[in-house]
Amino acid sequence: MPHVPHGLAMQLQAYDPARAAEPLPPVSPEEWERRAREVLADGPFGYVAGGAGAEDTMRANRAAFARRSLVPRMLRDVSRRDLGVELLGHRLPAPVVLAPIGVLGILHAEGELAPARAAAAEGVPFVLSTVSSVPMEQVAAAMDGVRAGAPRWFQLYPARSRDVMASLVARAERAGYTAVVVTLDTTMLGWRETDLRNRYLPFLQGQGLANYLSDPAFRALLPVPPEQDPRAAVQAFLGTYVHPGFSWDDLAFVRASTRLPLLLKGILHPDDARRALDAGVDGVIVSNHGGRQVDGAIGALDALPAVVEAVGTRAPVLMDSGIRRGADVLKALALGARAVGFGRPYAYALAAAGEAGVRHALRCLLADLDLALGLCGQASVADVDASLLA
Ligand SMILES: Cc1cc2nc3c(=O)[nH]c(=O)nc-3n(C[C@H](O)[C@H](O)[C@H](O)COP(=O)(O)O)c2cc1C
Ligand SMILES: CCCCCCC(=O)C(=O)O
Repeated sequence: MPHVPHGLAMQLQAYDPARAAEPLPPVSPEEWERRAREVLADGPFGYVAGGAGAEDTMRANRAAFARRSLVPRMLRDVSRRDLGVELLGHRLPAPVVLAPIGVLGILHAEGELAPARAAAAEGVPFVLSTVSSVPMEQVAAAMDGVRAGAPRWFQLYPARSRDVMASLVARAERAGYTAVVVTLDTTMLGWRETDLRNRYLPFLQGQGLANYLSDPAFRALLPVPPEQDPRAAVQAFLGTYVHPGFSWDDLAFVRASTRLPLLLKGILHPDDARRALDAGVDGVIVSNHGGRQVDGAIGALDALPAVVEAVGTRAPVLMDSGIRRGADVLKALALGARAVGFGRPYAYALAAAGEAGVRHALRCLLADLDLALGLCGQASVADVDASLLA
């Protein structure tokens, strides 16, 4: 298992006088966002940065972290620290995954290949979106090039065509993805005012369709190959992607279509979490999609405790939406999350500095987490619980 960067080592690197002439890459998510703003056109930048409606839920995500405080404990030996966690039968170097972010080709020429390689180098799972710019097999091969069997999960968007869903999942299994994450909160696109104002939706230009266009079951739905009629392919994609009818019955179909662990992303209500477990899923991800879907929805961290209570010891609960720094990860763990999804900050780092940027942003998060853990008097993330919170 790769060694997680020690917080102190990252600090010494930054403070090293011998490297004073080298430009220091951003060390905060806000700096990455500013850099991304400088290099991206309004459309792609707004697509990443924007949320639904008045963006109240985006703010609620951060407010939920700000409302909670850590209470550090002293005089405990924290000279050896362990960020590792057990998740779905695997030991991970840290309680962090790169959250699925679609259509990364709008941010960087390498698209998903760059963050996938960065994640592989750190041993952190990369969750590949259904709507990626690069087919899943190429992403898997790029990860294996860095580290054979580097951890990767496939995120599945519900589709009206069960054949397409089954085919995507079967391809993911063959390409070595070790879990399937079904995202439930985006069966239609939320009301995203920034994108509407910018008249920007990359899928309409055919971006983000690599998995679909390379899929035999999807291609079978088309009257002519997408190479001959790309616009018809986009229409067919929208026709199958938008699926407000997706139900527990459809989920049972997905469950039956794979032996891989299945996680449901977008759970906010404890009753949905209970039902998910009854339906045979292996984990839930508390998320409001970074405030991009239902404006006015509960902040993800606020939703976490009730879901954790409902799930109990039956399965791991993960969360995303608002994770920016090490202390955020600790707060989520203290409220019962097993791991968290890191989202927008890595997308900004990708736009500004490609693979190296994503890797650095990830290492900064882990270094910050390592220091926050130790300074709170905890030697292991596995021991973090609610007693760490005020
Ligand atoms: C530009 C963008 C695209 C996203 N695409 C997907 C996607 O394809 N599938 C998915 O499940 N979630 C997607 N998400 C949601 C993320 O997985 C995650 O829930 C969200 O980014 C968390 O919020 P945060 O980044 O503000 O922390 C996307 C988020 C952003 C910002
Ligand atoms: C019409 C396809 C929409 C995919 C949505 C990608 C995503 O999750 C997001 O933008 O958020």
